[in-house]
Amino acid sequence: MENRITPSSFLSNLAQFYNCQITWWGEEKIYGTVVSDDYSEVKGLVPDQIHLKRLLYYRHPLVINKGRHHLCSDCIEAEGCRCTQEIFIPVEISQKSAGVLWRFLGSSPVDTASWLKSAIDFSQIAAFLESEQKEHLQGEFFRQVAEFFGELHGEGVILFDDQDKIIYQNEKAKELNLYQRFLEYKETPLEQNYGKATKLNLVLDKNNPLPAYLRHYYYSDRYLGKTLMTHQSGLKTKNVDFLTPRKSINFQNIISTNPQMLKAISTAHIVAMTDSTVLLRGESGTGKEMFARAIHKESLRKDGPFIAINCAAIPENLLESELFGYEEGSFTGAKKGGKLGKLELANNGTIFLDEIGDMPLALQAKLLRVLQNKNIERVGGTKQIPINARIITATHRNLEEMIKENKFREDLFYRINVIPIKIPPLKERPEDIELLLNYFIRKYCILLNKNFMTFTYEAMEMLKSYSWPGNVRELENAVEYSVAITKTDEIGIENLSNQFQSTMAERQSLQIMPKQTAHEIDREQLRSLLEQFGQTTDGKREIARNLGISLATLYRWIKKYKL
Ligand SMILES: Nc1ncnc2c1ncn2[C@@H]1O[C@H](COP(=O)(O)OP(=O)(O)OP(=O)(O)O)[C@@H](O)[C@H]1O
Repeated sequence: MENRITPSSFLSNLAQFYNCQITWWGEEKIYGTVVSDDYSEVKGLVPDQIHLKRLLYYRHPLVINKGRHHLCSDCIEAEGCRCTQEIFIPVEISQKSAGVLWRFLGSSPVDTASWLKSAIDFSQIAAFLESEQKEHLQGEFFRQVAEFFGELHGEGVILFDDQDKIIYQNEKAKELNLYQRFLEYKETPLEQNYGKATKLNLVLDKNNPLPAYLRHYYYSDRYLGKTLMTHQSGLKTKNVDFLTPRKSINFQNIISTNPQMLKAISTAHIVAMTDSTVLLRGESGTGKEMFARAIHKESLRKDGPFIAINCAAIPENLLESELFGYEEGSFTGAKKGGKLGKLELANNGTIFLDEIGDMPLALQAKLLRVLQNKNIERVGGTKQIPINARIITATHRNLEEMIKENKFREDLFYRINVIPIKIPPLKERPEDIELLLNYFIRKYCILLNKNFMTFTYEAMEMLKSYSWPGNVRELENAVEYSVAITKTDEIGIENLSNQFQSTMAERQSLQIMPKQTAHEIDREQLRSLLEQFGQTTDGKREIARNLGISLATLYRWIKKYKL
């Protein structure tokens, strides 16, 4: 389609805007490298494909400071390397590598953090466009970019089409009366300027200037429209959580590649549209509440309330009135006018009963009646109040065992267990650990306004071999802690929280550190490894990784053994 903007055309605009080099890669080959006009430092430096492949192994953004990153110690190109810092942001489409944003830096100082944050998020937009909106038209594309950009930087944004008609303006632009100020602008003629932005000194009021940038967009040579964006904050990135936009959870926020998890997500997705009662089962911290929220968000009740109540966290004597509400004067201390219960509050929405296994037996009977009759009676009341709430329950307990011990009502179990969904603990889905670590590192670098960080190889290995009894919650907390206390771009073992330090001590005492096994390898073993993994750089890298040694050491051994 002629007027479709591809991610790569968009990225070339981005390269101009952020004054950098961007490399676009797909299907194992480099499609193109775009370099902004002013970016002279490393102009023409085409990334080496072996290097690219090696970086792509990480599947997450990396900031590599020359000589300080562990990748440099392995790098066969290290000696002739021309950059002081390299920023690498892979873009994945349907979990396949599709491209990278790649920035080499020479010696000039730049605001890496804000560049990175913007670039990462733009790359997500590009990926989104490619994957979901094959026939994306210019208006919608620009609208999304502008909305995103405005939110990212807290600036006013207006989009014009190729006929200079406004197709979108954000709230901030309206607030600043930006369009009017633009119409009043007379200083210099506004020529279409390929790639570069024109700076305009608009006037907010008598004493206040309103700097803004006007940028024209093209696809091939076709003029598509322009954006006008204020520049009040100097393009500092706002501290917003991009990962959970508008604070609502949907299924995309549940990160996993584990087949069982994907099955659970797909079941939840399918049943979301029905009104069936769902029972979520899984250990604490596995994401049961996230599932409940996502089901609500995808259901026809999404505009109604989502009310959560944790049956284990509320004292037994209060739980009943919390759930069912009470009438005025029903007990000492009852509020004047009575109080609505959570079930009533959830009317036309969803109620999430967390830790249902901890509900006292008497209340279980009362809840069963709600499920059967679809109405409630407040504490101290006599009236039957009709309730229209979807019920989602969750527990980490073995309800079948509890039934045998007469601690849970069998009839209630059958009522709530209409759609059971099991969420596996993290130790049963080791492939998710690295994925989640990278997801949360990005989240917390943004939230804590830090430069982008990565884990060192050793730290990553340690985190991957940990059993995570507290599941994703524990992992998220661990990442937050490490990001908060780390002052460099890399999180090493010394920056992990205490539980990992003790794991490390145990390992050392057991002498199973991978580096120690590495010394035991002889010529014959190395030869058979080379046969197994192959003589390619990737094969050797894999061997080095398995042995816990650097690639450089492996090359030394190969030389020494004359292999
Ligand atoms: N797959 C996931 N992807 C992203 N974040 C997750 C995932 N699973 C859990 N989390 C995060 O982990 C934390 C705990 O999740 P949640 O509260 O949903 O777990 P839970 O099973 O309901 O725990 P509990 O039973 O202790 O209430 C939350 O901060 C949530 O955002």
